[in-house]
Amino acid sequence: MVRTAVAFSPGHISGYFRRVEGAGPEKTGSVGAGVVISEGVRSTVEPARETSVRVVRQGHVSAGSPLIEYALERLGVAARVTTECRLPIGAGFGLSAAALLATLTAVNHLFDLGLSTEEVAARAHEAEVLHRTGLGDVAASRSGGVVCRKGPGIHAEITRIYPREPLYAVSLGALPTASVLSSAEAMERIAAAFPDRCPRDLPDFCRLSRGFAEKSGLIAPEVRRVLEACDAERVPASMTMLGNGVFACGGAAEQVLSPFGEVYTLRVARRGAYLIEVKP
Ligand SMILES: Nc1ncnc2c1ncn2[C@@H]1O[C@H](COP(=O)(O)OP(=O)(O)O)[C@@H](O)[C@H]1O
Ligand SMILES: CC(C)(COP(=O)(O)O)[C@@H](O)C(=O)O
Repeated sequence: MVRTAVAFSPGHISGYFRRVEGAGPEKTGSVGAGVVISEGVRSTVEPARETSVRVVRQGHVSAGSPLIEYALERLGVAARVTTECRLPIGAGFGLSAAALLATLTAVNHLFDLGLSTEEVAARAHEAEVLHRTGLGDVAASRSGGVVCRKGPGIHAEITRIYPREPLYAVSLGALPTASVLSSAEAMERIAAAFPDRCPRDLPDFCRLSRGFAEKSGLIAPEVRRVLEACDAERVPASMTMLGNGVFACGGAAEQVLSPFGEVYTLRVARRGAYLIEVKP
């Protein structure tokens, strides 16, 4: 029987952020706030002569993930990797970071690399920053909660609160993170829109995020239509950063979002990436 390791990492919806440029990827990242969510990525790995990645979502399989291939090469290992997720990729659910954290957690155990969880996160963060697929998602998804990141990278001070009520989200499509992070103009608008405080609770998080989204200039017309429907019913809502999607909180949110697509009911995650099993 082939030795196999399986791990899971929660995703993360960023509500507002500001890029922080440091000397090297370790000190580069973002400050901001988001919600670590119960949905994420499950990764199954087994040793192989060459690395290959299969990405499975709703019965659809695609091949390759430059991000994961890079991270495994840096570790000097080769594995057959299968990632599985329910949420859409590239839609602002932090799945690139979750895929990295889940895969590296599994690989660490599969090959007995002896990396600490901090070292696993450092390598995932480096891959994210270099590929421009995220800035703060790895730091957030190392643990659970509604997070407020006060510095860049995985060693920064982060506060976490754990509300029990769910968050609801719909996706209207992808918004490649790299396209926004590579635009100097977008980065300037984003920096100017940043609300300089942490959220008190989930509704406060939604409101602070909405103020940021409005000022950032990132709201596409189809996202605007969903936000207007939420406003009409007084449902606090904002845009998933960075994706063409909306998250909303409160009892009425599910019904208001449902005409616009599949509504995901998301719990605030209680913990970060973890190993599920190693066999045999
Ligand atoms: N579940 C996954 N499995 C493997 N690679 C993934 C996964 N999710 C994202 N990625 C990688 O990250 C890239 C998308 O990054 P990004 O736009 O930041 O997505 P997200 O908003 O979901 O984090 C994909 O092209 C892919 O290379
Ligand atoms: C907003 C983003 C830069 C990207 O998030 P995603 O598109 O989910 O990968 C995030 O990493 C952050 O720093 O807050």
